Amino acid sequence: TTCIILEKDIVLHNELGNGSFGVVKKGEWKVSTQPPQTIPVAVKVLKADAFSQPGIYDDFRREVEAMHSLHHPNLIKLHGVVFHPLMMVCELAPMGALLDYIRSQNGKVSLNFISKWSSQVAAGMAHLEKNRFLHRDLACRNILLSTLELVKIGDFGLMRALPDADDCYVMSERRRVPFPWCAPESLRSRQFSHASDVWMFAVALWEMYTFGEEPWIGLNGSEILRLIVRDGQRLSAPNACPPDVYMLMMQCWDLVPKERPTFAGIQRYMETNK
Ligand SMILES: Nc1nccn2c1c(-c1ccc(Oc3ccccc3)cc1)nc2[C@H]1C[C@H](O)C1
Repeated sequence: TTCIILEKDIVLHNELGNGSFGVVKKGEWKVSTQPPQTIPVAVKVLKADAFSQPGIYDDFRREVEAMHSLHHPNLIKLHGVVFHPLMMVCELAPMGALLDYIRSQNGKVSLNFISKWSSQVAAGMAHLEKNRFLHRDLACRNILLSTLELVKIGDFGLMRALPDADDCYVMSERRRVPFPWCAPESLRSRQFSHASDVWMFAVALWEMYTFGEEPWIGLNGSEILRLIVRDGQRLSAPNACPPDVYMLMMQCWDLVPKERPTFAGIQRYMETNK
């Protein structure tokens, strides 16, 4: 079961950034082992308004149990939760969000790194897929850098754990909704699946190969949906993107969810095309 951590065992330090659903701070966790040891952690302090509706705690606890049971080198480890205030105590990724790193390099990111990061994200997502766990919000902002050689996916399942008040977070304006990353079926009828995670994965790849551009910049959800569904448009091939990677992206952006590759298939493809 999930480790319930006492507030007294967490020391909070500087802010690391604004993640989804709350602010993230660097912290230290005094683990009550013998002898007691202190480990560096990242603490996501969840916004109270996410817990407005009744029964949210039970849903949250169930989701956190599931998150806690997922272990993979390319997934941020959830150590436990503190209740009141609600905080998720997680593995620290010292180099922060991949998107911030890529943007800070002004287009000078080696394609070898991008290819390595892509296959690590595919491996982490294949682990979620194998465990029948949906991410629902995969994007470069939710991929974290432990080292330049190792990326980890964060926030998996959080969208489900903390649905918006009207539980269709995709349509709610209150939170920055990930329209440009969403599969059409998620935008249209809030359907989420491994196939919609695969769609989002390809958008995250597009972000990496454009060195951090915003997908469908300036367009709102309905304009994006029309371009994709009515006009058959897709994000254009980034200049730095190898042709076979763009072909993979286009397969992940198939309008028909079951025509898209699985993460198991994507991982195999990336292993062989290293
Ligand atoms: N773990 C981290 N290390 C360093 C910087 N970080 C981390 C997280 C972060 C992401 C997710 C999270 O909560 C989870 C993790 C796994 C599954 C569900 C929720 C906690 C911290 N967020 C950040 C920074 C990058 C973003 O701007 C705020």
